Amino acid sequence: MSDANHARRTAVYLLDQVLGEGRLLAECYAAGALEKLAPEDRARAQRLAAETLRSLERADRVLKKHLKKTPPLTVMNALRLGTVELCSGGAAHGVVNAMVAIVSRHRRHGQLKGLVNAVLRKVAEEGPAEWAKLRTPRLPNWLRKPLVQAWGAEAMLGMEAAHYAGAPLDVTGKPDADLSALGGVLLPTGSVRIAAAGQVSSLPGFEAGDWWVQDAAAALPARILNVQPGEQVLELCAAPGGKTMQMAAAGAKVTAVDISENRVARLRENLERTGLEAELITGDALEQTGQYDAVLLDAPCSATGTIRRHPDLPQAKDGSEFGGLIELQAQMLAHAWSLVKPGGRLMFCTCSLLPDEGECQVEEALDMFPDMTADREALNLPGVEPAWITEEGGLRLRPDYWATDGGMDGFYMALLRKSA
Ligand SMILES: C[S@@+](CC[C@H](N)C(=O)[O-])C[C@H]1O[C@@H](n2cnc3c(N)ncnc32)[C@H](O)[C@@H]1O
Repeated sequence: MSDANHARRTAVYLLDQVLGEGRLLAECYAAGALEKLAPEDRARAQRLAAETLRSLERADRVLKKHLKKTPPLTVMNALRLGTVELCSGGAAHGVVNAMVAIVSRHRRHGQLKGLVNAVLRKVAEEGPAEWAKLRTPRLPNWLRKPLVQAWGAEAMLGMEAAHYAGAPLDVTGKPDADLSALGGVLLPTGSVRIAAAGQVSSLPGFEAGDWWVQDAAAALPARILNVQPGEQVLELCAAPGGKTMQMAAAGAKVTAVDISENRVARLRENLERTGLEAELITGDALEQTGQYDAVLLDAPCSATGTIRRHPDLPQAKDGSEFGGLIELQAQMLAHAWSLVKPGGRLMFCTCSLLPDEGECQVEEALDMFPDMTADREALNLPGVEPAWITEEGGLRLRPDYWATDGGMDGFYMALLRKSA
């Protein structure tokens, strides 16, 4: 049976994990955080946690004047969640009572229920009018600084607006599938965009495997690589398989590698649902051998291009992983290049907004490998602005692009050709 307070309690737990332990929401879900909830409460807990993280700066501003000192984290998170609900149209009585009930059950901080009651009552009175006047939430400085340096202050504000707006649902269809029953909009790059999708698995064509969820930006690397029927293709870092399915659907013989057993299991499920075929390898990209017509490397990265859909990321992380990731990407790019046949091609991509994980990697690879050239022509696709093509010959996508049509994830990609 659905229980809104169970969903709220879980949302507070999720906020404690992200803001207190530095864990990503996906890690909490994989560890079973939603297991005891009814399906509709799962979706509700996820939505409440995501909305609160997206609006954290606003919630803290509204709460600041009602708090003499910051309460313990879990109480603060209950206040934040209550504030977000109250300021986005939640009924005062229901929200305040729910948050008081949640805090009163807490073993150590139950006595703070009076504070929660008093503060949220004030927020219910004054918060909603204040909310709309507050600025769009900004990224934390550890991430904002390098991004302002890379793209400028104005672009940063556009990206923050896109992060706050969240993402629509984009799907990629099999080449012969009729997706009209989805009621979405066909984007110029070929993806179908659905504004208010609801539960993905109940959408028409999901069970039949006619399509899969994939952001419009994430669908471009495989479109640009443009594999042909019968080509031998290697995908490194492939799970959960959006790009594998695109290439298998195009008729290529795809070998897909990923180091994570759980994620390979998801890739297998995705292939089964869509009836597509690929050879799957659970293993390290750096240990693969062979020679392929085409290689696609979707390297592990900061994932800073996906903040629209993962508002936990800037709050859980602090940038300390950047150095290791940048080094790993360089190693992977060099290794992937050794697996490309003479005359073949490599698609290098990352879902990052940091040039160190995109433009700089390709610039360095072009310097290092005399037989490598970046194919600019291949980037001329409908829906892709010529201004998005970079100096070294890659494609830079940002969440503030297509601003009035629902945006796109941040991504970088380059098609690298090997001389014959
Ligand atoms: C950006 S995700 C890949 C998304 C995927 N290409 C898609 O389109 O659905 C990066 C992946 O790299 C994998 N990974 C990380 N280190 C790896 C390694 N050393 N070898 C192979 N895969 C690795 C992760 O498990 C993760 O699934």
